Amino acid sequence: MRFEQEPAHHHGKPGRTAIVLVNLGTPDAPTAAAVRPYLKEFLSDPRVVEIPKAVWWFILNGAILPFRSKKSAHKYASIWTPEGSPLLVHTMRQATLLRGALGERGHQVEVVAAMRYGNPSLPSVLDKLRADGCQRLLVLPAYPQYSGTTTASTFDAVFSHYARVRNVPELRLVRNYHDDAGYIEALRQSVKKHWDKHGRPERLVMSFHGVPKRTLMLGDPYHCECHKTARLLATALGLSQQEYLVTFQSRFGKAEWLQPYTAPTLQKLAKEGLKRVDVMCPGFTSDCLETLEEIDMEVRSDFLTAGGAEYRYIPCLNENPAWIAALASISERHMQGWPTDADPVQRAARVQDAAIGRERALALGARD
Ligand SMILES: C=CC1=C(C)c2cc3[nH]c(cc4nc(cc5[nH]c(cc1n2)c(C)c5CCC(=O)O)C(CCC(=O)O)=C4C)c(C)c3C=C
Ligand SMILES: [Fe+2]
Ligand SMILES: [Fe+2]
Repeated sequence: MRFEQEPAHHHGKPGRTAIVLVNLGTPDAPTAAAVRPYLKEFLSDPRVVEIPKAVWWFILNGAILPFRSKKSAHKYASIWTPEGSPLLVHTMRQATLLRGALGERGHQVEVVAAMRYGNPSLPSVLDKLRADGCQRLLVLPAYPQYSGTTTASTFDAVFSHYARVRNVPELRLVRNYHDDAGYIEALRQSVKKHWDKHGRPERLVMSFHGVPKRTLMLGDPYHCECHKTARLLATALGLSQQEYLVTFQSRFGKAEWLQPYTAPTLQKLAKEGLKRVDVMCPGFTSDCLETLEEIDMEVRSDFLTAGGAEYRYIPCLNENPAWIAALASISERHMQGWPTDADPVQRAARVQDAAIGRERALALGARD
Protein backbone atom coordinates (compact mmCIF):
# COMPACT_ATOMS: atom_id res chain seq x y z
CA MET A 1 0.00 0.00 0.00
CA ARG A 2 1.42 3.36 -1.01
CA PHE A 3 -0.18 5.32 1.84
CA GLU A 4 -0.45 3.61 5.19
CA GLN A 5 -3.57 2.86 7.24
CA GLU A 6 -4.36 5.74 9.60
CA PRO A 7 -5.37 5.26 13.26
CA ALA A 8 -9.17 5.17 13.81
CA HIS A 9 -10.75 8.65 13.66
CA HIS A 10 -12.84 9.82 16.64
CA HIS A 11 -15.23 12.75 16.16
CA GLY A 12 -14.88 15.51 18.72
CA LYS A 13 -11.46 14.39 19.94
CA PRO A 14 -9.20 17.45 19.81
CA GLY A 15 -5.98 17.07 17.76
CA ARG A 16 -2.78 17.22 19.73
CA THR A 17 0.28 19.42 19.30
CA ALA A 18 3.81 18.05 19.51
CA ILE A 19 7.39 19.22 19.26
CA VAL A 20 10.08 16.90 17.99
CA LEU A 21 13.58 17.87 19.09
CA VAL A 22 15.84 16.31 16.48
CA ASN A 23 19.54 15.77 17.04
CA LEU A 24 22.14 14.19 14.79
CA GLY A 25 22.21 10.71 16.29
CA THR A 26 24.70 8.36 17.79
CA PRO A 27 25.46 4.63 17.79
CA ASP A 28 23.53 2.26 20.09
CA ALA A 29 26.75 1.08 21.75
CA PRO A 30 30.45 2.01 21.73
CA THR A 31 31.40 -1.01 19.64
CA ALA A 32 32.53 -1.35 16.01
CA ALA A 33 29.45 -3.52 15.31
CA ALA A 34 27.12 -0.72 16.49
CA VAL A 35 29.13 2.19 15.07
CA ARG A 36 29.24 0.71 11.56
CA PRO A 37 25.48 0.84 10.70
CA TYR A 38 25.24 4.31 12.29
CA LEU A 39 28.14 5.63 10.21
CA LYS A 40 26.77 3.92 7.11
CA GLU A 41 23.39 5.63 7.48
CA PHE A 42 24.99 9.00 8.29
CA LEU A 43 27.63 8.97 5.57
CA SER A 44 25.21 7.66 2.91
CA ASP A 45 23.14 10.84 3.25
CA PRO A 46 23.75 12.92 0.08
CA ARG A 47 23.31 16.08 2.19
CA VAL A 48 26.39 15.05 4.21
CA VAL A 49 28.69 13.76 1.48
CA GLU A 50 28.19 15.29 -1.96
CA ILE A 51 30.10 12.76 -4.08
CA PRO A 52 28.39 10.85 -6.95
CA LYS A 53 26.55 7.92 -5.38
CA ALA A 54 28.26 5.01 -7.21
CA VAL A 55 31.79 6.35 -6.59
CA TRP A 56 31.03 7.08 -2.92
CA TRP A 57 29.52 3.60 -2.39
CA PHE A 58 32.89 1.98 -3.18
CA ILE A 59 34.90 4.43 -1.06
CA LEU A 60 32.50 4.20 1.89
CA ASN A 61 32.13 0.42 1.97
CA GLY A 62 35.67 -0.44 0.88
CA ALA A 63 37.88 2.14 2.55
CA ILE A 64 35.99 4.03 5.25
CA LEU A 65 33.57 1.80 7.17
CA PRO A 66 35.95 -1.10 7.92
CA PHE A 67 38.54 1.19 9.53
CA ARG A 68 36.58 4.15 10.86
CA SER A 69 33.99 2.00 12.67
CA LYS A 70 36.74 0.48 14.82
CA LYS A 71 38.59 3.76 15.39
CA SER A 72 35.41 5.69 16.25
CA ALA A 73 34.16 2.90 18.55
CA HIS A 74 37.33 3.36 20.62
CA LYS A 75 36.62 7.07 20.89
CA TYR A 76 32.98 6.47 21.81
CA ALA A 77 34.08 4.05 24.53
CA SER A 78 36.09 6.89 26.13
CA ILE A 79 33.01 9.13 26.58
CA TRP A 80 30.18 6.57 27.07
CA THR A 81 28.19 6.95 30.30
CA PRO A 82 26.21 4.37 32.32
CA GLU A 83 23.03 5.91 30.80
CA GLY A 84 24.41 5.68 27.25
CA SER A 85 25.78 8.08 24.65
CA PRO A 86 26.03 11.66 26.05
CA LEU A 87 24.37 13.12 22.93
CA LEU A 88 21.29 10.93 23.36
CA VAL A 89 21.13 11.30 27.15
CA HIS A 90 21.27 15.12 27.00
CA THR A 91 18.79 15.38 24.13
CA MET A 92 16.25 13.14 25.90
CA ARG A 93 16.58 15.16 29.10
CA GLN A 94 16.20 18.43 27.17
CA ALA A 95 12.94 17.13 25.64
CA THR A 96 11.57 16.23 29.09
CA LEU A 97 12.61 19.57 30.56
CA LEU A 98 11.21 21.51 27.59
CA ARG A 99 7.85 19.77 27.99
CA GLY A 100 7.85 20.80 31.65
CA ALA A 101 8.91 24.39 30.91
CA LEU A 102 6.15 24.77 28.31
CA GLY A 103 3.68 23.21 30.75
CA GLU A 104 4.63 25.86 33.31
CA ARG A 105 3.88 28.49 30.65
CA GLY A 106 0.43 26.98 30.10
CA HIS A 107 1.03 24.95 26.92
CA GLN A 108 -0.20 21.41 26.70
CA VAL A 109 2.21 19.95 24.15
CA GLU A 110 4.02 16.66 23.80
CA VAL A 111 7.81 17.04 23.42
CA VAL A 112 9.81 14.11 22.14
CA ALA A 113 13.41 13.60 21.08
CA ALA A 114 14.41 11.88 17.85
CA MET A 115 17.67 11.17 16.04
CA ARG A 116 18.33 11.85 12.36
CA TYR A 117 20.58 8.76 12.21
CA GLY A 118 20.34 5.81 14.59
CA ASN A 119 17.78 5.54 17.40
CA PRO A 120 15.17 6.60 18.38
CA SER A 121 14.77 7.07 14.64
CA LEU A 122 12.81 10.03 13.31
CA PRO A 123 10.31 7.81 11.35
CA SER A 124 9.58 5.70 14.46
CA VAL A 125 9.00 8.82 16.58
CA LEU A 126 6.78 10.45 13.92
CA ASP A 127 4.75 7.22 13.59
CA LYS A 128 4.22 7.11 17.35
CA LEU A 129 3.05 10.75 17.37
CA ARG A 130 0.61 9.96 14.55
CA ALA A 131 -0.76 6.99 16.48
CA ASP A 132 -1.26 9.33 19.46
CA GLY A 133 -3.36 11.72 17.37
CA CYS A 134 -0.82 14.51 16.78
CA GLN A 135 -2.25 17.00 14.28
CA ARG A 136 0.26 19.84 14.66
CA LEU A 137 3.99 19.24 14.68
CA LEU A 138 6.86 21.62 15.29
CA VAL A 139 10.20 20.25 14.07
CA LEU A 140 12.97 21.70 16.20
CA PRO A 141 16.46 20.68 15.05
CA ALA A 142 19.11 20.77 17.79
CA TYR A 143 21.33 22.94 15.55
CA PRO A 144 21.28 26.70 16.21
CA GLN A 145 23.12 27.42 12.93
CA TYR A 146 21.43 26.33 9.70
CA SER A 147 23.40 24.03 7.43
CA GLY A 148 22.26 21.97 4.46
CA THR A 149 24.27 19.09 5.96
CA THR A 150 22.27 19.00 9.19
CA THR A 151 19.11 21.15 9.28
CA ALA A 152 18.05 20.50 5.67
CA SER A 153 18.84 16.83 6.10
CA THR A 154 16.45 16.73 9.08
CA PHE A 155 13.75 18.40 6.97
CA ASP A 156 14.39 15.90 4.12
CA ALA A 157 13.78 13.03 6.55
CA VAL A 158 10.53 14.61 7.82
CA PHE A 159 9.26 15.23 4.26
CA SER A 160 10.16 11.77 3.03
CA HIS A 161 8.42 10.22 6.02
CA TYR A 162 5.19 12.14 5.39
CA ALA A 163 5.39 11.38 1.66
CA ARG A 164 3.96 7.95 2.57
CA VAL A 165 1.39 9.22 5.07
CA ARG A 166 -2.29 9.85 4.21
CA ASN A 167 -3.24 12.21 7.04
CA VAL A 168 -0.31 14.64 7.28
CA PRO A 169 -0.24 16.96 10.34
CA GLU A 170 0.19 20.72 10.12
CA LEU A 171 3.95 21.15 10.00
CA ARG A 172 6.21 23.97 11.11
CA LEU A 173 9.99 23.90 10.88
CA VAL A 174 12.52 25.83 12.94
CA ARG A 175 15.25 26.72 10.47
CA ASN A 176 17.80 28.32 12.84
CA TYR A 177 18.23 30.28 16.07
CA HIS A 178 21.88 31.29 15.85
CA ASP A 179 21.04 34.87 16.89
CA ASP A 180 18.19 34.16 19.31
CA ALA A 181 18.49 36.39 22.39
CA GLY A 182 17.71 33.53 24.81
CA TYR A 183 20.30 31.22 23.22
CA ILE A 184 23.00 33.91 23.36
CA GLU A 185 22.06 34.72 26.97
CA ALA A 186 22.30 31.04 27.97
CA LEU A 187 25.78 30.88 26.40
CA ARG A 188 26.77 34.12 28.13
CA GLN A 189 25.64 32.84 31.53
CA SER A 190 27.50 29.58 31.08
CA VAL A 191 30.78 31.37 30.21
CA LYS A 192 30.30 33.91 33.02
CA LYS A 193 29.71 31.13 35.56
CA HIS A 194 32.85 29.36 34.35
CA TRP A 195 34.88 32.58 34.66
CA ASP A 196 33.49 33.29 38.14
CA LYS A 197 34.90 29.93 39.18
CA HIS A 198 38.16 29.72 37.21
CA GLY A 199 39.01 33.29 36.21
CA ARG A 200 39.32 34.66 32.67
CA PRO A 201 41.61 33.17 30.01
CA GLU A 202 43.96 35.04 27.66
CA ARG A 203 41.75 33.89 24.76
CA LEU A 204 38.27 32.37 24.38
CA VAL A 205 38.14 29.95 21.45
CA MET A 206 34.68 29.22 20.00
CA SER A 207 34.96 26.00 18.04
CA PHE A 208 32.15 25.05 15.63
CA HIS A 209 31.74 21.79 13.70
CA GLY A 210 33.29 22.21 10.25
CA VAL A 211 31.75 21.59 6.83
CA PRO A 212 33.46 21.41 3.42
CA LYS A 213 34.46 24.89 2.22
CA ARG A 214 32.74 24.06 -1.08
CA THR A 215 29.34 24.21 0.65
CA LEU A 216 30.03 27.83 1.66
CA MET A 217 30.97 28.68 -1.94
CA LEU A 218 27.73 27.03 -3.10
CA GLY A 219 25.61 29.17 -0.77
CA ASP A 220 25.30 27.39 2.57
CA PRO A 221 24.88 30.17 5.19
CA TYR A 222 26.38 28.06 8.02
CA HIS A 223 29.75 29.87 8.12
CA CYS A 224 28.11 33.29 8.44
CA GLU A 225 25.68 32.08 11.11
CA CYS A 226 28.55 30.66 13.21
CA HIS A 227 30.36 33.98 12.99
CA LYS A 228 27.21 35.88 13.93
CA THR A 229 26.66 33.70 17.01
CA ALA A 230 30.30 34.29 18.01
CA ARG A 231 30.03 38.04 17.48
CA LEU A 232 26.83 38.32 19.54
CA LEU A 233 28.27 36.23 22.36
CA ALA A 234 31.54 38.20 22.37
CA THR A 235 29.54 41.45 22.57
CA ALA A 236 27.41 40.07 25.41
CA LEU A 237 30.61 39.12 27.27
CA GLY A 238 32.27 42.47 26.53
CA LEU A 239 35.14 40.82 24.62
CA SER A 240 37.26 42.72 22.12
CA GLN A 241 38.15 41.11 18.76
CA GLN A 242 41.59 40.18 20.12
CA GLU A 243 40.12 38.27 23.04
CA TYR A 244 38.21 35.59 21.11
CA LEU A 245 38.61 33.41 18.07
CA VAL A 246 36.30 31.33 15.86
CA THR A 247 37.60 27.96 14.66
CA PHE A 248 36.17 24.87 12.93
CA GLN A 249 36.72 21.29 14.07
CA SER A 250 36.09 17.66 13.05
CA ARG A 251 37.41 17.82 9.50
CA PHE A 252 36.57 14.66 7.54
CA GLY A 253 38.50 13.57 4.43
CA LYS A 254 41.08 15.40 2.36
CA ALA A 255 39.08 18.31 0.88
CA GLU A 256 39.43 21.78 2.36
CA TRP A 257 36.89 22.55 5.13
CA LEU A 258 36.02 25.85 6.78
CA GLN A 259 39.11 27.44 8.29
CA PRO A 260 40.85 28.07 10.64
CA TYR A 261 40.94 24.47 11.92
CA THR A 262 40.64 24.14 15.71
CA ALA A 263 43.54 21.80 16.59
CA PRO A 264 46.30 23.43 14.46
CA THR A 265 45.16 26.88 15.64
CA LEU A 266 45.52 25.94 19.30
CA GLN A 267 48.93 24.37 18.64
CA LYS A 268 50.03 27.56 16.88
CA LEU A 269 48.76 29.75 19.73
CA ALA A 270 50.65 27.64 22.28
CA LYS A 271 53.85 27.83 20.21
CA GLU A 272 53.48 31.62 20.00
CA GLY A 273 53.46 31.75 23.83
CA LEU A 274 49.76 31.77 24.73
CA LYS A 275 49.48 29.99 28.08
CA ARG A 276 45.85 30.04 29.12
CA VAL A 277 42.88 29.32 26.91
CA ASP A 278 39.18 28.51 27.32
CA VAL A 279 37.47 26.49 24.59
CA MET A 280 33.72 26.21 24.05
CA CYS A 281 31.52 24.76 21.29
CA PRO A 282 28.48 27.06 20.91
CA GLY A 283 27.13 25.18 17.87
CA PHE A 284 26.67 21.95 19.84
CA THR A 285 23.70 22.12 22.19
CA SER A 286 24.59 18.79 23.81
CA ASP A 287 27.96 17.44 24.73
CA CYS A 288 28.90 14.56 22.46
CA LEU A 289 31.82 12.74 20.89
CA GLU A 290 32.98 15.87 19.06
CA THR A 291 33.16 17.99 22.21
CA LEU A 292 34.07 15.49 24.94
CA GLU A 293 36.63 13.45 23.03
CA GLU A 294 37.92 15.77 20.30
CA ILE A 295 37.90 19.10 22.15
CA ASP A 296 38.18 18.13 25.80
CA MET A 297 40.73 15.32 25.23
CA GLU A 298 42.55 15.46 21.85
CA VAL A 299 42.82 19.22 21.37
CA ARG A 300 43.63 19.70 25.08
CA SER A 301 46.58 17.34 24.67
CA ASP A 302 47.69 19.12 21.45
CA PHE A 303 47.67 22.51 23.21
CA LEU A 304 49.54 21.33 26.30
CA THR A 305 52.11 19.38 24.26
CA ALA A 306 52.80 22.49 22.15
CA GLY A 307 53.68 24.50 25.29
CA GLY A 308 50.32 25.75 26.59
CA ALA A 309 49.83 25.70 30.37
CA GLU A 310 46.10 25.93 31.14
CA TYR A 311 43.32 24.57 28.93
CA ARG A 312 39.74 24.74 30.11
CA TYR A 313 36.78 23.31 28.27
CA ILE A 314 33.42 25.02 28.89
CA PRO A 315 30.64 22.39 28.63
CA CYS A 316 27.75 22.68 26.16
CA LEU A 317 24.37 24.05 27.24
CA ASN A 318 22.98 20.55 27.92
CA GLU A 319 20.28 20.87 30.65
CA ASN A 320 21.21 24.44 31.62
CA PRO A 321 17.92 26.09 32.81
CA ALA A 322 18.56 29.27 30.79
CA TRP A 323 18.90 27.08 27.70
CA ILE A 324 15.66 25.20 28.46
CA ALA A 325 13.94 28.59 28.88
CA ALA A 326 15.38 29.70 25.51
CA LEU A 327 14.10 26.50 23.86
CA ALA A 328 10.67 27.18 25.39
CA SER A 329 10.63 30.74 24.01
CA ILE A 330 11.79 29.60 20.55
CA SER A 331 9.03 26.94 20.58
CA GLU A 332 6.38 29.42 21.72
CA ARG A 333 7.34 31.80 18.92
CA HIS A 334 6.95 29.07 16.32
CA MET A 335 3.71 27.69 17.78
CA GLN A 336 1.93 31.05 17.68
CA GLY A 337 -1.75 30.68 16.82
CA TRP A 338 -1.84 26.97 17.66
CA PRO A 339 -4.34 25.95 20.34
CA THR A 340 -1.98 24.70 23.06
CA ASP A 341 -3.75 25.94 26.18
CA ALA A 342 -3.90 23.44 28.99
CA ASP A 343 -7.01 23.31 31.18
CA PRO A 344 -6.31 24.39 34.78
CA VAL A 345 -6.17 20.85 36.19
CA GLN A 346 -3.79 19.64 33.49
CA ARG A 347 -1.74 22.81 33.85
CA ALA A 348 -1.22 22.18 37.59
CA ALA A 349 -0.12 18.61 36.78
CA ARG A 350 2.39 19.93 34.22
CA VAL A 351 3.86 22.40 36.70
CA GLN A 352 4.37 19.50 39.08
CA ASP A 353 5.88 17.41 36.25
CA ALA A 354 8.29 20.24 35.45
CA ALA A 355 9.50 20.43 39.04
CA ILE A 356 10.00 16.65 39.19
CA GLY A 357 11.76 16.70 35.81
CA ARG A 358 14.13 19.44 36.96
CA GLU A 359 14.91 17.62 40.20
CA ARG A 360 15.64 14.43 38.25
CA ALA A 361 17.87 16.25 35.75
CA LEU A 362 19.76 17.92 38.58
CA ALA A 363 20.15 14.61 40.39
CA LEU A 364 21.54 13.19 37.14
CA GLY A 365 24.21 15.86 36.99
CA ALA A 366 22.67 18.79 35.12
CA ARG A 367 24.51 22.04 35.55
CA ASP A 368 22.35 24.95 36.63
C1 LIG B 1 31.40 13.57 6.50
C2 LIG B 1 31.10 14.77 6.72
C3 LIG B 1 30.49 15.39 7.89
C4 LIG B 1 29.83 16.61 7.87
C5 LIG B 1 29.61 17.50 6.68
C6 LIG B 1 29.38 16.86 9.20
C7 LIG B 1 28.66 18.00 9.59
C8 LIG B 1 28.17 18.25 10.87
N1 LIG B 1 28.13 17.38 11.94
C9 LIG B 1 27.59 18.01 13.04
C10 LIG B 1 27.42 17.48 14.33
C11 LIG B 1 27.94 16.26 14.77
N2 LIG B 1 28.75 15.40 14.08
C12 LIG B 1 29.06 14.32 14.87
C13 LIG B 1 29.82 13.22 14.52
C14 LIG B 1 30.33 12.97 13.25
N3 LIG B 1 30.37 13.84 12.17
C15 LIG B 1 30.90 13.20 11.07
C16 LIG B 1 31.04 13.72 9.75
C17 LIG B 1 30.46 14.91 9.28
N4 LIG B 1 29.77 15.85 10.01
C18 LIG B 1 31.23 11.86 11.48
C19 LIG B 1 31.83 10.80 10.59
C20 LIG B 1 30.85 11.72 12.82
C21 LIG B 1 30.89 10.43 13.66
C22 LIG B 1 32.01 10.30 14.56
C23 LIG B 1 33.28 9.98 13.83
O1 LIG B 1 33.41 8.89 13.29
O2 LIG B 1 34.12 10.87 13.79
C24 LIG B 1 28.42 14.51 16.15
C25 LIG B 1 28.57 13.62 17.38
C26 LIG B 1 27.69 12.39 17.40
C27 LIG B 1 27.84 11.59 18.68
O3 LIG B 1 27.44 10.43 18.63
O4 LIG B 1 28.28 12.05 19.73
C28 LIG B 1 27.72 15.71 16.09
C29 LIG B 1 26.85 16.32 17.16
C30 LIG B 1 27.26 19.33 12.64
C31 LIG B 1 26.63 20.37 13.54
C32 LIG B 1 27.62 19.48 11.30
C33 LIG B 1 27.49 20.61 10.36
C34 LIG B 1 27.19 21.81 10.66
FE1 LIG C 1 29.63 15.77 12.17
FE1 LIG D 1 30.68 33.88 6.05
